[in-house]
Amino acid sequence: MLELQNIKWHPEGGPQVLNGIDITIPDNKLVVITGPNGSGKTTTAKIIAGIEKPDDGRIILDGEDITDKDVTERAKLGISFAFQQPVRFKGLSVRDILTLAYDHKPDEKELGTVLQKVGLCAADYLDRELNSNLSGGEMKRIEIATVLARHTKVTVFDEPEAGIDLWSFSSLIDVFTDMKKSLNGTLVIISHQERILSIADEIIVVDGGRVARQGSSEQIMADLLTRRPGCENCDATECVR
Ligand SMILES: Nc1ncnc2c1ncn2[C@@H]1O[C@H](COP(=O)(O)OP(=O)(O)OP(=O)(O)O)[C@@H](O)[C@H]1O
Repeated sequence: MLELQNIKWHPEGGPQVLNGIDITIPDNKLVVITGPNGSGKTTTAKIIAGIEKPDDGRIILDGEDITDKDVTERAKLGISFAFQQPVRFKGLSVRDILTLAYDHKPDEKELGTVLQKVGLCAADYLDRELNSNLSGGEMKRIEIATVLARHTKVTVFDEPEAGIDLWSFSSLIDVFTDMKKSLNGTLVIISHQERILSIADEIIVVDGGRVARQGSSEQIMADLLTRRPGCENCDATECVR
């Protein structure tokens, strides 16, 4: 279980961005963090991965305080972060990046199976270079394949839908739905997309650097489709926000 307790953060010389984030992320669940633009979702993800250090508050993984651990130490503990725009590594092939992700030398069958899970054919992709010839959707799938190969405890995806066409988006949803069936760790997805929200076990709504709501997908979806975050206690008949 991953807990964020009263996390506060502001950039140097900038305004307060996180104002006391309290989140509990249970094991083996697909958790989606959503909320308005600029509400602090990516910053929260960076705090989980250790890319940013909180000014205040604690991060607890399976009972261990990991607040002071850096990105590398957290990666060793099984926390990984998939960027909004996957990083392209010129000179490395898909085979190289997947092989690096495993904790042993994978055979051809393993490599083929993991690519198949993300809808890519090994014969077409294993020896392709991770350069700009790969589309955004292909890069996203390869990145997800590396996450599957890594078997991490907590994986955070920042807006996996970003830059993806509708067709690829549909198959990405299938990939996440499949991953959910055999979850061996926790998936945290930051997203604005209704279809991703609808496959979540839990949804966390962040607004103004705080958690506005956390609950099951059914509980939160109904509310989100009718009200903006932060409007829960408002009785106005006309919305002015
Ligand atoms: N290093 C930084 N320096 C200055 N401001 C920052 C920095 N990092 C984040 N912010 C600001 O903090 C706020 C929250 O940013 P964040 O990226 O966490 O939002 P978000 O909820 O992920 O938004 P979006 O939905 O648009 O991706 C924004 O106003 C952003 O400009």
